[in-house]
Amino acid sequence: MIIGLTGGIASGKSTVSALLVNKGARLVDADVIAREVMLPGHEVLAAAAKQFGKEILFPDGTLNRAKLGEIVFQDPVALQTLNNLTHPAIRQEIKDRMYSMEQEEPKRLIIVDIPLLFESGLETLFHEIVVVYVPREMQIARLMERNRLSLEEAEARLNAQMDIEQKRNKADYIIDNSGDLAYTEQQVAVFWDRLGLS
Ligand SMILES: CC(C)(COP(=O)(O)OP(=O)(O)OC[C@H]1O[C@@H](n2cnc3c(N)ncnc32)[C@H](O)[C@@H]1O)[C@@H](O)C(=O)NCCC(=O)NCCS
Ligand SMILES: Nc1ncnc2c1ncn2[C@@H]1O[C@H](COP(=O)(O)OP(=O)(O)OP(=O)(O)O)[C@@H](O)[C@H]1O
Repeated sequence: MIIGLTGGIASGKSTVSALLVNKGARLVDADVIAREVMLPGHEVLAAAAKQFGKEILFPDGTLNRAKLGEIVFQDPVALQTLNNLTHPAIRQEIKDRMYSMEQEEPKRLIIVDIPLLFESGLETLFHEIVVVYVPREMQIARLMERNRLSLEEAEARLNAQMDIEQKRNKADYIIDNSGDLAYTEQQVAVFWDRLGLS
């Protein structure tokens, strides 16, 4: 069974993934893969530097994430250009990893954490899609605190994604992460039981 896990930025996908991994699931994390393709030596980083200029790199050749984030999250055209460079490689790597995990351990639950699952039209890869939900205001508050962003910067990042209410409507299953961690843990336990994995 392969489950797609998504939600909005800072809605708690990593928090829920970690709880599922604790219960015994295996995880493919699109954010980790997205970081790997932006490491020095990777052709995707080279293409991004060619497109956006050397200013997105530190002198040692590593990506200045804050700089690139500043450029793309306030310019939809630049964001689309970046997506066109990064997404094919990220998508391919996600598929390779989830299918090889499935071959290795066909009975174990595989969770694929993808922030942009709906935006990228990846629904058909999964048996079921779980959305980790919090209301928009809470998303903004948690994002501002975690990434030390201004309200304006946080809103720009949210606006680069599909609205969380729309994602909630598309979900097969919803985990509400707007309460405390214990409340989320309780829901993860119910979800796990429902899959018959206990
Ligand atoms: C622009 C970059 C350098 C900003 O890095 P930064 O460290 O500030 O953010 P980080 O990578 O941790 O992403 C945090 C969250 O931002 C959101 N986000 C990231 N990229 C995008 C995007 N292209 N479109 C919409 N939301 C995005 C996601 O919810 C993600 O979980 C980085 O996000 C990047 O390389 N993005 C392109 C690759 C990509 O699309 N990744 C997204 C998921 S696969
Ligand atoms: N139930 C909760 N109560 C309070 N804070 C929480 C809760 N769940 C998550 N957080 C905090 O909110 C922030 C966002 O959570 P998390 O990193 O899991 O979100 P995410 O969806 O994986 O984010 P991203 O889209 O950026 O990858 C973190 O700082 C986390 O510690």
